[in-house]
Amino acid sequence: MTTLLQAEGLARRVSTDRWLFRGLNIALAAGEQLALQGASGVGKSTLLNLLAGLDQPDEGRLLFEGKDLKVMEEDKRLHLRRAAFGFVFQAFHLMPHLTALQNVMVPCLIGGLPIDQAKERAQTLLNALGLAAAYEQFPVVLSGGEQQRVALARALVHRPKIVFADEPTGNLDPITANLALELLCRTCRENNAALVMVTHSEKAAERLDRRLVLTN
Ligand SMILES: Nc1ncnc2c1ncn2[C@@H]1O[C@H](COP(=O)(O)OP(=O)(O)OP(=O)(O)O)[C@@H](O)[C@H]1O
Repeated sequence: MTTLLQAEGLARRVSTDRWLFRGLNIALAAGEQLALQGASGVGKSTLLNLLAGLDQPDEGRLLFEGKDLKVMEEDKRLHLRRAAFGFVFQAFHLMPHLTALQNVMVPCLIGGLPIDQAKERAQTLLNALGLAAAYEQFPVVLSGGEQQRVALARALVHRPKIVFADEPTGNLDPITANLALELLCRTCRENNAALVMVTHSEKAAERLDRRLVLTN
């Protein structure tokens, strides 16, 4: 199996004498699904952000398809992140001036997909997530759970090689959470996309291939 994402000796220091983690090695193959678990405040979101290249580690390096993200030119890194990465943040980060449908279409349009294809893909995902009636709604009128599902659709729509998700079902009732998780895992498997998911749910973690439990 080829390694898609490799973290070597990753460390995050939060004060002079406090490290959240240090010397962390992770290798993730294409299509592999990893759950990040551990108590609140242990550093899961911090690690996810480092793995996604959204933040720089205090030590160590991150390779994507064998290339060190840090030494990559900025425009190449940006292009890679847009094309190959999908994100579901805890705070959703939807664009307030765009409708739900437009928000989901954005990654496809940035990637150069024709507008009708982007629309079709976005609609298919929104429908699967029970949001067929919300296409034209702006984020401000959507509930937390609805926004979270729009964010999930946006993370998958451009068929990234890897999806980073921070508690992607945290705001959903058990039935909707199950539906969203099912869609996330299935879509990643269909596209041979890797998945790194922070979760407090044992049931959610059990669906994935591997788990990494952070402790103090
Ligand atoms: N740059 C930083 N400077 C200082 N402290 C930080 C920094 N980044 C993270 N921390 C601290 O590190 C700890 C881990 O935070 P993080 O959000 O990664 O935890 P978590 O495991 O995801 O928690 P939760 O499950 O509650 O979301 C927290 O105490 C946070 O305040």
